[in-house]
Amino acid sequence: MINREDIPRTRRWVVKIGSALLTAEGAGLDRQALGGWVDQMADWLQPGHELVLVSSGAVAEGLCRMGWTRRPDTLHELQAAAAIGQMGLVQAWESCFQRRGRHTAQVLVTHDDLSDRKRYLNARSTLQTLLSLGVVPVVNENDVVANDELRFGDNDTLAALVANLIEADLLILLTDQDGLFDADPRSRRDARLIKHARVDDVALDRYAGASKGILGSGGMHTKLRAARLAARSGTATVIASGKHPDTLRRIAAGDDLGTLLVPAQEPDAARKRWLAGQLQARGRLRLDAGAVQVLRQSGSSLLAVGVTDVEGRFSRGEMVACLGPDGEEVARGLVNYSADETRRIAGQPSSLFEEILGYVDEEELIHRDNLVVL
Ligand SMILES: Nc1ncnc2c1ncn2[C@@H]1O[C@H](COP(=O)(O)OP(=O)(O)O)[C@@H](O)[C@H]1O
Ligand SMILES: N[C@@H](CCC(=O)OP(=O)(O)O)C(=O)O
Repeated sequence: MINREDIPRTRRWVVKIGSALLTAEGAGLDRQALGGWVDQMADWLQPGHELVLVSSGAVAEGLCRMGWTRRPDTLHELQAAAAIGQMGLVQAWESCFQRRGRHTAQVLVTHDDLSDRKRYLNARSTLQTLLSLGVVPVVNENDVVANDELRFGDNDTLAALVANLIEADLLILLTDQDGLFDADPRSRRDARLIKHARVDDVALDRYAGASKGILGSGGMHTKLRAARLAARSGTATVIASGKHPDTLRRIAAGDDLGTLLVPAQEPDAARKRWLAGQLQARGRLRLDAGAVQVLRQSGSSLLAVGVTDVEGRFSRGEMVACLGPDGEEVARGLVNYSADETRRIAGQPSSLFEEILGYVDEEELIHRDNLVVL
C-alpha cells in the first residue's frame, strides 16, 4: 500500500491511542472522546474489517483515581498506578464498545513475552482468534510486572509489534498533534506538517528529534521508530490527531490527513520480523567498514573476521547489536558464540576457530537467517 487512495481498501488495522490524548491533559480518562473514537472504530468494523486497539492511559488514570497530582518517582508506585488505572481503562473501552454490540478482550504483554519466540507465536494465535471472533482486543503493556530494563516504555513500539504480529495493513497512531512536523510544533509555530514519506527517509529522524510530550512517554521519535518496525510487515502508518471528531472516519475514506509513512521495501519473513522487534541487545559488536558493506549490500552472514571490538556479556543464541565504525547500529542478530569466545575469535578467519577455541560450533558469528539489517 502506497497512497491515500489505497487506504479505503485496507482490512486490518491497529489503532494506538496515546496517553497525551486519552487523559484529557492529565485529568483522567476523557470518556467523551473515548466514546467518539469507539463510534468511529465500530462504524469501520464492517464484515471483513478487523481492528486491534492499543490503549495507553493506565498510569495516568491510576494517578487520577488515587488523587495523586504528580507522577510518583518509584517504579512500584508507578506499577500500582498502572494496575489501578488499567481497571478504569478496560471498563471504559468495554462499556463504549458494548453500546455498539462489540465485545472487547484485555491483552497485557511485556517485552519479555514477545522476545520469547514461543510466547510470541502464542500471542499471535490468540490475537488472530479474537479477531476471527469479531472481538476487539485492547492491548497495553503489562506495566505491573515489566521492570525498567524490560519495558517497551512507550506504546508506539508495542503497537508496531502488534502490527507485525497480525500483519496489519495499517497502523494508526493517534496523538495530540496533527502528525509529524518538520520541528516540534509546540516550540516552533512555523513547523510544517509532513504529509507523506517513505519510512527510510533520513530527514525524518531530524524532524522527530528527541523532545517528548508532557504526558506521553515517547514523543515523535518513538512513532517514527514504530513506523519503521511496522513497515517490516508491509504495514503503512498514519500519525494523526485524535482531537478532531472524525479523524478515523476521514482516514478510512482516504482523506489527506496526518502523516502517512509507507514501507520502503518488501515485507520481511516472519522470523526476521520477530528478530527486528527485539529491543534488548545483550551485547554490542563493533564492525569494520568492509563487514558493514557486506551486511548492507549482500545480506550475508556476519563473520568474526569483520569484528573489531566486543562489548557486554552474552551467551550463545542471545541478541547482539552490530555497530559500524561510526557507532551507528547497522544490524542485530542471534550470536553463535558467547561473549568470551567472540572476544577470542574477533578479527580472525573461521579457519582459525579450531586452533583458538579448540572447537568450531559454526563458521559464521551470526548466520544470515538470524540477522536483520536495520
Ligand atoms: N516533529 C514533531 N512533530 C510533531 N510533534 C512532535 C515533534 N517533535 C516532538 N513532538 C512532540 O511529540 C508529542 C507527541 O508524543 P507523545 O507525547 O509521546 O504522545 P502520545 O502519548 O500520543 O504517544 C507532541 O505533543 C509534540 O510536542
Ligand atoms: N503502558 C502505559 C503507557 C505508556 C505511554 O504513555 O505510552 P505512549 O502513549 O505511547 O506515550 C500506560 O498505560 O500508562
